[in-house]
Amino acid sequence: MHQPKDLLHSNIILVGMMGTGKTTVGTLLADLLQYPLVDIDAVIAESEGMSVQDIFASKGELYFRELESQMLAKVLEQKGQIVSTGGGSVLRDTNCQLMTNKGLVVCLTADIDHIVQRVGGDDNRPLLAGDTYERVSSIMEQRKHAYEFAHVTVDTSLLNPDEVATHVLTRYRVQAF
Ligand SMILES: Nc1ncnc2c1ncn2[C@@H]1O[C@H](COP(=O)(O)OP(=O)(O)O)[C@@H](O)[C@H]1O
Ligand SMILES: O=C(O)C1=C[C@@H](OP(=O)(O)O)[C@@H](O)[C@H](O)C1
Ligand SMILES: [Mg+2]
Repeated sequence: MHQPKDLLHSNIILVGMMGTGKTTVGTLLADLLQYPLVDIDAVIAESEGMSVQDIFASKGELYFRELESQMLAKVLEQKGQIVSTGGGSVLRDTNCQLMTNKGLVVCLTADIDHIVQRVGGDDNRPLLAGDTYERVSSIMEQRKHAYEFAHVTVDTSLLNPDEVATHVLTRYRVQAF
């Protein structure tokens, strides 16, 4: 599997299903490593002047996916960052190839009950509108192989965010040195 040569000065890129903690853990990792944090959803929302939810509602998913690919490519021109992606960034092979070339790709996972518990009641995820359990289950099934390209996988089900960040950091150091 391809990995950047100078991993130590490269990016840590978090991928994974919605609710696995990419945004939360990204913030903690950025603090621990004193690296800048880039959350692709936040960058998109800022550039469009509206929430991800509103972009989906007013412009559609395809428009969002185009922006997501563009922002990812732009952000990954830089090194030394923690990059939290949105869970659907892996739906395009070109995005996955780019990520594997530009950093250590860490996939966060969690079992369905923990994901539903974490995202239930949060209406900021347009793809989860309706019966949350059914929606998460269906999307997990659709994407069951989509995250396999990651260099490292961390199951967050039984860990708190600090413990997840520590695990990721340990794996990063093992790979980088
Ligand atoms: N390891 C964890 N244990 C418990 N709750 C978590 C954990 N990681 C994240 N959360 C909570 O789950 C919700 C979704 O987390 P978030 O970081 O937005 O996930 P993502 O960016 O992967 O969709 C937030 O309310 C967050 O506080
Ligand atoms: O999995 C997805 O398709 C999506 C995940 C979301 O980000 P999080 O994974 O950070 O929730 C956000 O990009 C959008 O709602 C679509
Ligand atoms: Mg997020």
